[in-house]
Parts: sequence; structure tokens; C-alpha cells
Amino acid sequence: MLSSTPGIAILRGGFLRCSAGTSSVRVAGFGFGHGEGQSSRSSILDPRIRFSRSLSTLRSSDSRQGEYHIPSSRNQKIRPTLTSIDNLHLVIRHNSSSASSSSRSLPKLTTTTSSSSSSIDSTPTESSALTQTDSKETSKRSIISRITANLSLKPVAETHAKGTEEQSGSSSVLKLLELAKPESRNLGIAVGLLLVSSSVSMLVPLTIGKLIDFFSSNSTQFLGLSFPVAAGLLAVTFCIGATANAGRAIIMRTSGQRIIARVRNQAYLSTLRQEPEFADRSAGDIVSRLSVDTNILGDSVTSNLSDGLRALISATVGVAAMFWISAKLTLVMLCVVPPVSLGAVFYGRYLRKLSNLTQEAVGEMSKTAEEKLNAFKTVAAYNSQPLEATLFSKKVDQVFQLAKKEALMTGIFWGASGLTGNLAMLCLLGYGGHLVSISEITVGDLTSLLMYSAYVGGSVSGLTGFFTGLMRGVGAGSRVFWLLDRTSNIPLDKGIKLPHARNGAIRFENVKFRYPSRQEVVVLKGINMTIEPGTSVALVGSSGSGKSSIQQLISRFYDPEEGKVTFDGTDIREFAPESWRDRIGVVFQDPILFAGTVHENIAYGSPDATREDVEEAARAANCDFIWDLPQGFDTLIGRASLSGGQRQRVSIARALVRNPSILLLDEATSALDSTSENAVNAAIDDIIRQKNITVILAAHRLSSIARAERVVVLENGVVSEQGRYDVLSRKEGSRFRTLMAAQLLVEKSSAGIQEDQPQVDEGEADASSTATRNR
Ligand SMILES: Nc1ncnc2c1ncn2[C@@H]1O[C@H](COP(=O)(O)OP(=O)(O)OP(=O)(O)O)[C@@H](O)[C@H]1O
Repeated sequence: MLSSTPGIAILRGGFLRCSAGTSSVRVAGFGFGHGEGQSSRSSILDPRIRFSRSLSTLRSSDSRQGEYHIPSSRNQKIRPTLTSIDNLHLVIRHNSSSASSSSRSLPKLTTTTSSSSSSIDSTPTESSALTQTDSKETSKRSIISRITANLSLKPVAETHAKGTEEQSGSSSVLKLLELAKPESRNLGIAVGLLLVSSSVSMLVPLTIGKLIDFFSSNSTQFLGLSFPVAAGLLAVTFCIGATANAGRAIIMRTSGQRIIARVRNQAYLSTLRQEPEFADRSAGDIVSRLSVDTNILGDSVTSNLSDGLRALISATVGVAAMFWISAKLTLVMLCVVPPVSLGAVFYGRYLRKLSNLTQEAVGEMSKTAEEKLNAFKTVAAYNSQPLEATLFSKKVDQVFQLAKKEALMTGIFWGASGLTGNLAMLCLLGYGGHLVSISEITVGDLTSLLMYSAYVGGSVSGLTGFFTGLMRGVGAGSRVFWLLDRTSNIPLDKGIKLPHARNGAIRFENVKFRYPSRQEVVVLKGINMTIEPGTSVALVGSSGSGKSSIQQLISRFYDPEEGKVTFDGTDIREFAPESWRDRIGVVFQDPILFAGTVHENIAYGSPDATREDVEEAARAANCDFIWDLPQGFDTLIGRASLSGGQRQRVSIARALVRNPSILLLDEATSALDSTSENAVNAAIDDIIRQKNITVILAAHRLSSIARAERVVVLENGVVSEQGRYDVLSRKEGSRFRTLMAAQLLVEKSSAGIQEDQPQVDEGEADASSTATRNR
């Protein structure tokens, strides 16, 4: 079942077949992200790479003997070569239950000896589920369900299987059709109208041929009727055709737009439910998927489908009519179809590939522009316009190069198919003229044939356009579906609901963490600390020591790589993130305001907050300035229409209005002047004194740190010291004193030398300021 050789693990037996000669997988060097959701396209498609990634995770996260379940959908032959693990005891089991889905859940580590596996990534069980409903969660859920219900769509997770990488062509076509399903009634009507309008337009060549024969003969009958009656009937028929055509176009376009709207809403909802890291990494690309790709996709399932159907009907009816007029001539014409169709298939495939590349390049371009436009003032202040223009133009050039390739291919294809069509027409004229001269067909028949062949030619090129459009839609679809199908690494609604009444200590137990996007840096190397409910803790440490990271782990924007964060004794991974985050108020270092009124900004995330609640929170956060604004709380503000300090205070009010039981303040007073800082600190003091909110503040300033009951000093990824502020600041040689030396000195000198102030020697102050300069 397993083989354990220093450096090499060979898998065989009933778990995972292996054989010599299959390609080996080097574990070292694969920089995969933490968790399944970070996998690249190839890693999902290629089980060997999934396998290697899993091993690399195992290597980095657990050096104990362990049984490691690797989800694999194929019974693959694998011979992995472990380049840097010695004496690894490995059991690899082909797990049929996980094989059925392309699971993205974090892999589990279980002990080999225990039959009842003790999972590190424990999944919440039904028995531990708490039934108390949270009204805020319910209202949020109802908003989401309203969005999806209005669009007659099931929630993302139900509609699609678990996240897959970008779709293959056939599955995208199926999904494309699935998308059009809710519109099937409308589309059915449109197809009916299309049949009517196409049939009517196919009457035109026949009528013209008959007209020529009618006028070139002495007959009094046209189409078996008197000329005026026949002409009147034809006019009515053409009117019906025109009405049907208009109806078809209206219905098709409206359905298309409805499909686009539905996909956009779904894709955006799916994006919002991803873990923050995902959006940080690919915001520009997501915007491009939501705007450009959805448009292409919508066009593909409606206008393109409609044009394709019309072309198909025209071609079929046209060919039938041609056969009816002259089978010989028609056969001559049809010689052209196979080469054109073959060309269309190759061209369509090429176009699909190109379309994917183009959309990716457009995504990159949008990302670049978006990033720089968001930092417009920085660009202007550093006169970086030329540099930015150059960077953007490089991205534009990538799009242009791809468009050029497409233009070249399109030109060649259409030129060649046009030439083939014209040559066929010449053959038709020559051979048809001969048939007229031997009276096998009339001039009118030849005219009708010529017209039908032009119609059929047009239809064939329409079908080609349909095929290439479909391929383009499939390309765009795979990008949109990828977004729709992606399952978050931290699914918002998975887990138990946390009742508001429940409170307890937050405990970090040997927490190790690194950012998925920067695997080489271990930010937290084993954090252990306990924060009792209703107490306040200041996280102190040099810049980059991990203060914000700790707060992000508490918010569950990320999960630890090892160890756990518990609340009231329960791993916070067991709580549904939505329900857990409802307990938390966060004030970020760089608070963001949205376009809207001050009231809306403070009530953001608390839809039930009344004006009184908002005003109370604003008062507590010392937002006096709001009352002086022209329209008070109804004043419209935007991203940057308040000062930094005002933004920070609004942000504190936003956190307080949630009535949180945990308040995370990340440098919450860094943008405030000393008067405002004192006022906000006084507000924080009040909160701390009330003892019903656990306050965790990351701070550099002594004035903020001193408010907290306890100080936790972070150094080199671990807690190097913790204790009460007054104790640490007085303790000779404490890490805290060394870190704060410069500030303690300033404070001492500004306050005059007081007996009760901590004594800091010059050496410490120098060391600290030198360290700061060096950094
Ligand atoms: N999103 C991210 N992706 C990758 N690395 C990150 C990310 N955010 C922070 N880091 C890195 O993690 C480390 C800890 O950062 P963190 O923001 O937690 O420090 P901090 O103590 O809060 O710093 P500061 O006091 O300057 O705010 C730093 O080395 C930083 O570069």
C-alpha cells in the first residue's frame, strides 16, 4: 500500500496505481497558493500537478506522519519524486467520494493510526449547528434570494457544480444553452417568426423569375392568378414577412439582454462572495469578464443564434428550391460548400483561441488603467503621466497585436470564400446559359437560380459567421462561467450560525500564516495569545510585523496555514463567515467611503440602522463635522470628498453602528490631528470602559496604545512580549520599551520629567531610531 524510501515515495497497490516510466513530478519549486481554490487551470486538469501541489502543501504544513487525502478524479499512474523530504511515510488513497466532484475544499490531514479521522480542517457538523436565526443575516439572504429570484436563477452554488477552471468548449456550449433555457418560450416564438420571415424572403427569387417569364411571354396568368390579385397577395405576404422579421429581432434582442443581465448579476454576486484575496488579485480581469465577455456571450446566444438559424433556414430552403428548378445546376453549385465549411471549422477554432487571449489581454489592460486611475493624484504628483501612458500603451499593443492576427485571418478567410463563391457563380452562369440555350430551363429559372445561389452563398457565409460567433461566445463563456462556478476558499454561508448572545475569548493557538500570493514569506510563525471578552488589546510591533494580518485572520479574510483561531473555544472556521463577521466592526488603516450620503456610508452593512442609531454612532466617533455639513447626514459624499481624519471618523461610526462585540481598529487614529485623535481616543476609551466590546487595536502611537488594557508585542512573527502597558513601559530592558523608545522619550520630554514616567535610556532610543532609519 505504501513505500517509504528516503527521498522517493512510490505509490502502488489498491490506492493509486503507479508504474515506472510515467513522468515524475518534482515537488520542490511549485509555488502553489494555500488551499485548493488557488489552483491554476493546469493544476485542475492535470492530476499529477494537483497531486504535487498537495504534497507541497503537506511538506510545508505538516511534518508529522500522516495520511493525506488527495482528491483525484482519475485513477492515475503517478510516480512522484520528492526532492527534499526524507523518510516520508505516505499513504495515498484514491478517494472515490471526492473524485466525483472537482472539490475545492481544503484538503484534510488525518492521523494514520486513528480510524476515526481527526480532521484539522474540521467541517462543521449538523449537531453543532445552532439554530438561532440572525435577523441581519436573514435580511441579507433575502436580498440575495430576491436578486436571484427576480432573475429566475438558482443561487450560484446550486446552479453549477463546484468550481472548475475555465470550461472546455463542449461544456461551455451546454452552459450557453442552459443560459438560454429560461428564455425558451420567447426564443421559441422568435424561431416561429423567423421561420415565417425566412420563408417569405425565400419567395422573392422565385417571384422575380416568374415575373421575368410572365413579362417575356404573352400569358395573362401570374402564379395561376390574375396579375392584380397575385400582386396584392404577394404584397400582403411580404408585409407579414416584414412584421415577423421585426418581431423576431425585438424578441431575440430583448431575450439576449435579459440573459446578459442575468449572467452579469450572477457573476457579480459570485465575485462578491469570493475571499478578498481573489478580488485583490484580479479586479481588472473580473470587470472585463463582467462587461465585455458577458456582452459577447449574450450576443452569441441571441443575435448570433438568430442569424445562424435564419442562415440555416435560408440555405435549406434555397438549396431545395434550386434542386426543384434544376438539379444539375444545383449540384455544380454545391461543389463549393465543402471547402468553405472546412475552412470555417478551422477558422472558428482559431478564432476561439484568439478570442480568449484577446479577452485576457483586455482584462490586463483594464487592470492597469483601473489601478492608475484610482491613484490619479499619485500619478499627477509624480508627473508619471508619460510613464503610465507607455505602460498602458504596451497593454493596448498586446490587444492590438491579437486583433491584427484576427484581422489577418478574417481577411484571408473571407477573401478566399468570396473568391470561391464568385467562381461558382461564373460556373453557374456559363453552364446555366448553356441550359437556357438548349431550352432545358427558362431565363426566369436561371434568374431565380442565380438569386437563390446568392441567397445560399449569403446563408453559408452567415452560417460561418454563426459558427465563428459561437466559438467567440464559447471563449467568452468559459471566462464568465469560470467566475460563476468559482467556489470561494472561504464560503460565506458555510458553517454554523453564531448567536448574538454567545461571547467568549478569542484565542490564537500556534497560528502560522503566510499570504497565498507571497508564499515565500512566513508572516506569522506561531502566534499564541488569548484575548478575553470585553477587554482591549493593543498589537504593537514594527511596520510589517503582522498586526494587520492578525486582524485579517480574525475577520477570516484568510485562514491560518497551521494552528487555529478560536472564539469561545470553537475554531472560527466552524462559523459561517457571514455570521461571524456580523459580530465584528472593522476600521481599516485606509478607510473607504462610497458615493452616497453620509448616513448611507455610516449605515453601510447595517441596513436596519435608524437615523438615531447613525447619529449616536457618529457622536460616539466624534464626527461633529457632520452636523456642520450643508445637508448634515444627507450630504452627498464620495471617495475623496472628506478629509482623511473625517473619513476615519465616519469609518469608526460605521463600525460602531453595527453594535459589534469585537472591534478591530487598524491604525484607526493615524490620520487624525491631535485634537481629533484625543476625541476619538476618548470615544475608544468609553467603549473600552463599558467592557462589552472586545477591542483589538493595531497601533504605532503611544497615545493609542496606552488606552488598551494589555499590550502584545509582535516580533519576527511571534509574540515576543505581552502584558499591561504601565508594566511593560516601566520594565527595564523590555522589548516594548525598545520598540517605543523614541516615542517614550518624546513623551517624557514634552510632559517634563515626571516621577511616574518610564525611564528610557538614550541607547535604546538611538537603537530604535537607527532601526527605523535603516528600514
Ligand atoms: N495582501 C498581502 N499579500 C502579500 N503580502 C502581504 C499582504 N499584506 C501584507 N503583506 C505582508 O505581510 C507582512 C505583514 O504585514 P501587515 O500588514 O500585517 O503588517 P503590519 O504590522 O500591520 O504593518 P504596518 O504597521 O505597516 O501596518 C508584511 O511583510 C507585508 O509585506
